[in-house]
Amino acid sequence: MTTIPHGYIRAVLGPREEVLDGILRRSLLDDRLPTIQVDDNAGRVLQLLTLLRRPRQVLEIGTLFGYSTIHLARGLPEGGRVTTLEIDPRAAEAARRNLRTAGVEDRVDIVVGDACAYLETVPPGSVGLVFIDADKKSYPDYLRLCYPLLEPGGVLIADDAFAQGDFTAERTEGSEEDREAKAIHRYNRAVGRSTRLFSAFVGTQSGLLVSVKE
Ligand SMILES: C[S@@+](CC[C@H](N)C(=O)[O-])C[C@H]1O[C@@H](n2cnc3c(N)ncnc32)[C@H](O)[C@@H]1O
Repeated sequence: MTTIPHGYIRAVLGPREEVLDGILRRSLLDDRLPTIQVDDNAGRVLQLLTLLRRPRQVLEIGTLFGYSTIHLARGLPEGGRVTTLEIDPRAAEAARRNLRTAGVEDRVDIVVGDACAYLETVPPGSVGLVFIDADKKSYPDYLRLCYPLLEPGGVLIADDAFAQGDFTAERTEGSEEDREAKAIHRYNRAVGRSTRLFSAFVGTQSGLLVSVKE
């Protein structure tokens, strides 16, 4: 598979904004949070899909330090909101600071705790766009819980859809990576089989699987 070099993306679409560069430096170098945020092009795809769908309510599962959240919030229409779910209070605190730095804190609610417990409290049909990017083994659960929350025409996006390039099942049976890859493939197949979702892969670094609810 051909992967597009970051340098080419930047040369064509422009360099990363200074404010985003500062947020990455502070979060990765000073806070030492893990480098598992979406890549810049995936961030652009999230912003683009939000701009196209114009959701009143976005739900994000897995905030980390808020890098993807910033892109989602930037794509919102007037009055739209992002609710983002994060289990790690330290990451949530960094996200709060970063959202402020990016000037989008007034459009975002951060909920600290386990995503599944929160998802069970959300009214059905009330969400215009869902972005799934938390623990991989829970992807099938996130699909089960999020599908009813989406309004008709709502958009469902999952990150890491390429399962770190693991398409061949050449991994140690029963390992952590094995269980994560299996859960992602289970999610991908369930979405792909659904007659109520229309889906396509988007070739970002980790792969997005984007679906629309009919
Ligand atoms: C890949 S990172 C999210 C990256 C972020 N979406 C971005 O691109 O900037 C996954 C995050 O999900 C969080 N997480 C893991 N399990 C969770 C759960 N059960 N509920 C809520 N958040 C969870 C982790 O703490 C981690 O910060």
